[in-house]
Amino acid sequence: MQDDSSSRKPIAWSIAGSDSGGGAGIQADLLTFADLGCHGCTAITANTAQNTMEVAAINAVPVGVLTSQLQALQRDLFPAAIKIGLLANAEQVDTVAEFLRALRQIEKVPVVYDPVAVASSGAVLTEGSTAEAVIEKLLPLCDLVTPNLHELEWLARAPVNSGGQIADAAQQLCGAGCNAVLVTGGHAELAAGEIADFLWDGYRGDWFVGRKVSSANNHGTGCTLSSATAACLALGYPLRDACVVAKAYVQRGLRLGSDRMVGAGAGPVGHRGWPTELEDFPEILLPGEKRAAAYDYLPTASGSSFVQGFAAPDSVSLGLYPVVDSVEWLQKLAELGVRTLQLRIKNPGSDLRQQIARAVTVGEKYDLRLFINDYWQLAIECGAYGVHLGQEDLQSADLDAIKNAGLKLGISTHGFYELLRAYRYRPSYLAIGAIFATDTKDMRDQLQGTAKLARMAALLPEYPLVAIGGINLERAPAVAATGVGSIAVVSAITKAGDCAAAVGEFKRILEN
Ligand SMILES: Cc1ncc(COP(=O)(O)OP(=O)(O)O)c(N)n1
Ligand SMILES: Cc1nc(C(=O)O)sc1CCOP(=O)(O)O
Ligand SMILES: [Mg+2]
Repeated sequence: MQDDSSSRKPIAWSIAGSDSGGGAGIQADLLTFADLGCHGCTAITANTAQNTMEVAAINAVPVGVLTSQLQALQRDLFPAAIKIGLLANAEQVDTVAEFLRALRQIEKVPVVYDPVAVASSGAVLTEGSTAEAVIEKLLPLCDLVTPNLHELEWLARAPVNSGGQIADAAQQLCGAGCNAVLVTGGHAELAAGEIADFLWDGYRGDWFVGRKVSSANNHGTGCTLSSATAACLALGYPLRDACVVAKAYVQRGLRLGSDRMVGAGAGPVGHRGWPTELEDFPEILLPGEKRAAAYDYLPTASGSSFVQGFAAPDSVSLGLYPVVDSVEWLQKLAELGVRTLQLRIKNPGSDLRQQIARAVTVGEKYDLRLFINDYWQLAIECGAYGVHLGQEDLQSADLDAIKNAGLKLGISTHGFYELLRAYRYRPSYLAIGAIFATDTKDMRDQLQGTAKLARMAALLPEYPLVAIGGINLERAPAVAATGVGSIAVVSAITKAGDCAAAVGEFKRILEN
């Protein structure tokens, strides 16, 4: 992925207004792009006259001036993602929409639109007919739209007062043609002390819940959130990962920038570098937990109840973790001194229960940390050490039963969003994959790379983390350097010419 393999910075464009006060618009976007590792380019739509107290003038640029900026950028600095902010009138909306339509025929560049229409101060920033032009011409070209509550009402043409109404209005906007909507919750506090954003991606809704930070320096949070999302998309992150990292970036800016006074009014949100601390990342609300009621976020009929806190393994570092498909492999690897192992049978025969029971016996004999993949009921019945579940399994497995039986639980994750979501359950370990391409399983759309793995691992330095996917002896040192305490492998062990030598070398790398 871009984030790992290229030394060139991805290019992100901001098509937005200049804020002479330096807190929002183009100025906030450029600081954000730079902080998150992108080269920022700009096409200015308006030269606003602002300070921390007021919006004195908008000063829209003529569409010819806007077009010449866009064309110059297209000729030499083709974008990996585009953020759009203030469009001052319907003519500008038409111009940008027409330009994007042509650009996206060359390459489908992700577009994030922050529908800046009303400043936090209440100042109206666009001319009257802009909303119609946006809905008809621009939304169908957007991958993500990031309204705050006022802007959601402006576009949905309806008052929005509750979690349910936010979800309905977001779906309505998606119906107008954009791929996804992230409603920012800075203007509402649906649960005391919490500021939550709602993401609708056309299929599924998610609440990202952050702690409320009381800060006078909150000017530019909407611009910063949308440009941070665009930056993460430019880095190659999938939408949900981009949204949670962007929210964490804003949260960090609010937290660390809260005491730096600039001007006499609302000062700019801080731009304080890549979010490295878990406290800035949102909690992913899970259906079935009590607090979800405040957001009208109801459990699905098939969903299991929310359970947290699974038994901790005896070490944060689980070491070399081969994933194998037979009891014979377990026995062989146990004899070579491997302590963490998984039985992963993908084509079970009629003797599945017997195999799991035999595996458990081997596990007890060698004092293994032995995880059974998928078959959590049989794992409980056979008294296994632990089970490993994928994201989809979390909807159907009886987590209560697994916890009450005292089994350890490992959960697969693929990116920031899934990591944060799985962490809510406080499982025994969290697996992160696929780090590299692999022939063992089709993970093409979920490759993380070591740079992103390191950023995820930094959030949970004291937690048992396992890296998996395409890891071999050559790549293992770079994976171990990210701070994960365990490396899970299939083919690097099962297809090794000399299995004992491979085990020894992996152990040496991990112990170093
Ligand atoms: C350690 C570890 N990490 C991830 C996986 C993948 O599990 P899952 O997502 O359940 O997919 P399948 O293995 O069932 O194909 C794993 N098995 N082990
Ligand atoms: C089973 C599996 N799960 C993955 C995930 O990312 O969840 S990657 C993977 C395959 C790991 O095999 P190998 O070591 O041969 O690449
Ligand atoms: Mg599985």
